[in-house]
Amino acid sequence: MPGVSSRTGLSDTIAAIATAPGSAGVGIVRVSGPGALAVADGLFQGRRAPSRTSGGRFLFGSFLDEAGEVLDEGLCLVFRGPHSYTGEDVAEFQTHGSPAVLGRALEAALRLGARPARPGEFTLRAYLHGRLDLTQAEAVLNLVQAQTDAARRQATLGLSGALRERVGNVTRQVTRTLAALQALLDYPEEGVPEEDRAEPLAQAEHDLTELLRSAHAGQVATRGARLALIGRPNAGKSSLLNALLGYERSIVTPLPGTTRDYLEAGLELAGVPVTLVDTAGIRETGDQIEAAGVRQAVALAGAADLVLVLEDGSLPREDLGAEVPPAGRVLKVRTKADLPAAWHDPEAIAVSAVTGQGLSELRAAVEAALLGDAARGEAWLTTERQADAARRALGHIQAARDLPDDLAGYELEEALRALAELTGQDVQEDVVDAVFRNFCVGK
Ligand SMILES: Nc1nc2c(c(=O)[nH]1)N(C=O)[C@@H](CNc1ccc(C(=O)N[C@@H](CCC(=O)O)C(=O)O)cc1)CN2
Ligand SMILES: Nc1nc2c(ncn2[C@@H]2O[C@H](COP(=O)(O)OP(=O)(O)OP(=O)(O)O)[C@@H](O)[C@H]2O)c(=O)[nH]1
Ligand SMILES: [Mg+2]
Repeated sequence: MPGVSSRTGLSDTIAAIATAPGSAGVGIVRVSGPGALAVADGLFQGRRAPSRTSGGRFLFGSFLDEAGEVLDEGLCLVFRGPHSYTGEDVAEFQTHGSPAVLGRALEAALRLGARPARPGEFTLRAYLHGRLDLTQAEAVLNLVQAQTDAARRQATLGLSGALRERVGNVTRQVTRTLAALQALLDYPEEGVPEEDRAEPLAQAEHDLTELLRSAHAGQVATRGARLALIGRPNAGKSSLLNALLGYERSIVTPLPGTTRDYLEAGLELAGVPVTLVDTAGIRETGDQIEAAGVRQAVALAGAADLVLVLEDGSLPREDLGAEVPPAGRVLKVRTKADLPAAWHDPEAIAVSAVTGQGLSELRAAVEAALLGDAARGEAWLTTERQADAARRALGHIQAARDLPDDLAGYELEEALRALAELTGQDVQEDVVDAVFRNFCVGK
């Protein structure tokens, strides 16, 4: 079991509203910890006292405040540790979903001895009780925040333990190599066969490389991507943005320099939440406002996950006159493909905002650039924390490969440490705190 942090002692009973703020059909107050069933007995009155009910049951009855006034009627769910989400005794109160009812029910739970839960504290407890590893806890966070199907799919996979398993396979191979090296040190005359030393290590390196290939896609699928459209004035940036969106979001005129301030619009592409950013046309200008817009355009391109560099296909090509981001983050686009082409470039995708020509090709190219060749259907690395630990593990494995047997062991132990950090088996308290800080209260 991971070390229990002093600030997050497990002897408290915690309570929070688990459902979103605002009115809804049903709302939930959740209580977890050693006193959860006592809180339930004080707050809920039904045919039977919650503390006298076996786990996995629900009761119908009334919620009462300390004066005995009925706050609402609803359900009380009883879970007995370790058979609950957190692994502790849990009571859930399912009320009518009004902020007034939920507020009073929470207040009553606090009066009965619970304290307000911190962000992510229910899931933190599930982790501390070994019911989830850190990759699964991060998947819960991603699942709660998922806005698109790609995000949901990755989070569900992670929650199922699929990522933990991929990491576990690597750990097993490294452990096997380490055991072989140990045997060699203990019985040097026997020697270690290749299949015990080099092969598992090569397999670990291969699996980890494959896993790291998914890191970009995993983060893009989870938190979305920013896509900046840049180019010279009149290149057709605003028109293309509108065409991709399917509505007139950005002003289009025949005058160069129409877009000055940047604007953003969201859409979903291959299940990925994408923010399109329209920018001012890049050119030398004496107009202070426009010049500020141009500087902004260059900065926005620098900060985007992917940049579409648009060039008017009906006019002779001219240099953009600005720093373009590195090739891996750029797609070249030849616009106005409905007009006679003034130039050709096999690398540029030809599109027309007027006829819609080339738009599906462009979408496919964007999808490929964002998700790359990460294996579909597999669990991906979805956070920078995970990617960082995986990178360090790979570095140590690669270092071990090229070292003599007696020195390789140290690197492999470091690799195991990084892998244990990835899954949260061996991790600093501040790293755990950072993961759970991002949760909402009630999760
Ligand atoms: N009302 C409600 N809905 C919810 C949750 C919840 O806590 N409450 N969840 C949470 O946020 C998610 C479900 N996660 C859960 C995971 C495990 C257990 C649980 O009690 N597991 C026990 C018993 C299993 C069984 O009866 O078969 C166990 O694993 O031992 C409950 C919820 C989504 N929906
Ligand atoms: N024929 C044709 N004209 C287009 C196409 N796309 C844009 N245009 C025209 O090109 C002109 C400029 O289009 P915009 O979309 O405003 O260009 P922009 O790059 O946003 O320009 P600035 O905001 O000034 O930087 C307008 O007159 C559009 O109608 C296209 O695909 N085909
Ligand atoms: Mg524009």
